Amino acid sequence: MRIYLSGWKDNTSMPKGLVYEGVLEEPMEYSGGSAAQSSLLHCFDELLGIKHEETSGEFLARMRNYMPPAHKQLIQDISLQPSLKGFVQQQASERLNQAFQRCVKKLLAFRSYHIKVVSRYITVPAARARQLRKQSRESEQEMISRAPTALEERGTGGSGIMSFLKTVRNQTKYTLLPETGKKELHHS
Ligand code: HEM
Repeated sequence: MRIYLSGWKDNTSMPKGLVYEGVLEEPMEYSGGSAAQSSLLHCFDELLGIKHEETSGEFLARMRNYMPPAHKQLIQDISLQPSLKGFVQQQASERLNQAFQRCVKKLLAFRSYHIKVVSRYITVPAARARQLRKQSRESEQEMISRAPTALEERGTGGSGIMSFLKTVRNQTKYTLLPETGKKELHHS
């Protein structure tokens, strides 16, 4: 099961990829399953105008090749529309600014919470497993699962999962509008 999660691209244990016998003689390289292949967050990013940093952006863009073609097309179509953020800023409406800010802040909150989940279920167990392997005798080492460490080391375009997720979260933050602190005036 683990191999389907880690995939056979950027995987040090399968550096050349995998030969699909009877299909092609050349080995193929494909990433494992990832929630980054889900189209929803890509749609939000394009709609809100979140610009990803180069390395994490490349990984996320590559993940679009694992989506149904119509989903990938929809994301592309959204990205080609005029900028929503630009429109919001042109209107100079405090209510509209606040609505845009709320959307970005919700996405930011999701990404921050997700980092905590990944830390709890991958980073912390991986560190614990590494520590146990260091302390144990050779015979016991085999018994200690390598699963969390393998998940932690999986390929996200060359960066570790935590730095990848934090970069993606920070780029989301940079999309927030500058806070004006002004309140909209209501005339009765
Ligand atoms: C125990 C639960 C989870 C773990 C351990 C986990 C782990 C990870 C990891 C390691 C990545 C980095 C990319 C990769 O290696 O594929 C990632 C990315 C991602 N995950 Fe999760 N994840 C969990 C739950 C979720 C849930 C519940 C969602 C959505 C509701 C989600 C959505 C995403 C998205 C959208 C990305 C791409 C990065 C981004 O756009 O922010 N994950 N996840």
